[in-house]
Amino acid sequence: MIQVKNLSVQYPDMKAKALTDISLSLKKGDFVCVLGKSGAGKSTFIRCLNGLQKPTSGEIYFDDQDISIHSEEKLRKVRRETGMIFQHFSLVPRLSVIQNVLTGMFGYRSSFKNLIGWFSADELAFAKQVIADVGLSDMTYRKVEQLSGGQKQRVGIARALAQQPKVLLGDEPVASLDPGTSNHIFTLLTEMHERLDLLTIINVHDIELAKRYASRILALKDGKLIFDGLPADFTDSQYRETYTSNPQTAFFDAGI
Ligand SMILES: Nc1ncnc2c1ncn2[C@@H]1O[C@H](COP(=O)(O)OP(=O)(O)OP(=O)(O)O)[C@@H](O)[C@H]1O
Repeated sequence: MIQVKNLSVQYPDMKAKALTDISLSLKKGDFVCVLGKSGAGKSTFIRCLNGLQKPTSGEIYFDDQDISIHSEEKLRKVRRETGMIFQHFSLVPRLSVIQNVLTGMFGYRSSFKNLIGWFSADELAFAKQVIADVGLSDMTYRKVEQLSGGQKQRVGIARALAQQPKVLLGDEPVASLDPGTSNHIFTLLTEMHERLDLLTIINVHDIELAKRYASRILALKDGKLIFDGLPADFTDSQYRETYTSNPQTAFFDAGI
């Protein structure tokens, strides 16, 4: 479904590459957790997959379409078919749950309908259905600013599902949540992943969550892919390698 070939990203004014020569295939049904310490390149990788970040070199194929060649038409299709959830939710706080969820459908509608905020009965029914799927039916008309962090992330997931995505991407979606709520969110993500037969790719810091929920783990270190395999094969020594600093950068990692 997604093929990444020799992907490298170098930001301007940065000596080292954020990603170096990453090659892999991601297929429908994979529930992938991407591990790596801060600055390892996890967000850059996720952003490349939905076309938010342009590769410096290499190619990314989404359903056999090369999206590293940034044509607006291709990117629109990829973004429509890729739901995204974020650490800080990226919702509109003063709008209601259903208003936020309806924005997930914007990619399928005309700009005029989006501008005037008109939705058909079928669209409203579908939005209510995905809100029910994430367990928030009784909060459908409540303002998002009145919700807890876990509830906000459920709205984030409902908005992503309203897109009817093929791929679900998460950039540290539980980093702001307590351990119990993080587990609930991952349980929900697993249910949606299975029910909708998605490709799910989630950046996460918590190795326990990755081992419990992922079918496949990727580990990045200094922009390089150092592990790609089953959670059971991600050993303590691989964990140490992923999270231990190189002697050259340890100084900075320690905040000195
Ligand atoms: N817009 C940018 N401009 C310049 N450098 C950037 C930019 N975004 C990220 N970087 C650099 O690229 C490297 C990888 O960053 P990235 O955000 O992908 O890492 P990460 O693993 O997601 O980190 P974290 O877990 O802290 O979010 C880091 O060295 C970072 O400083």
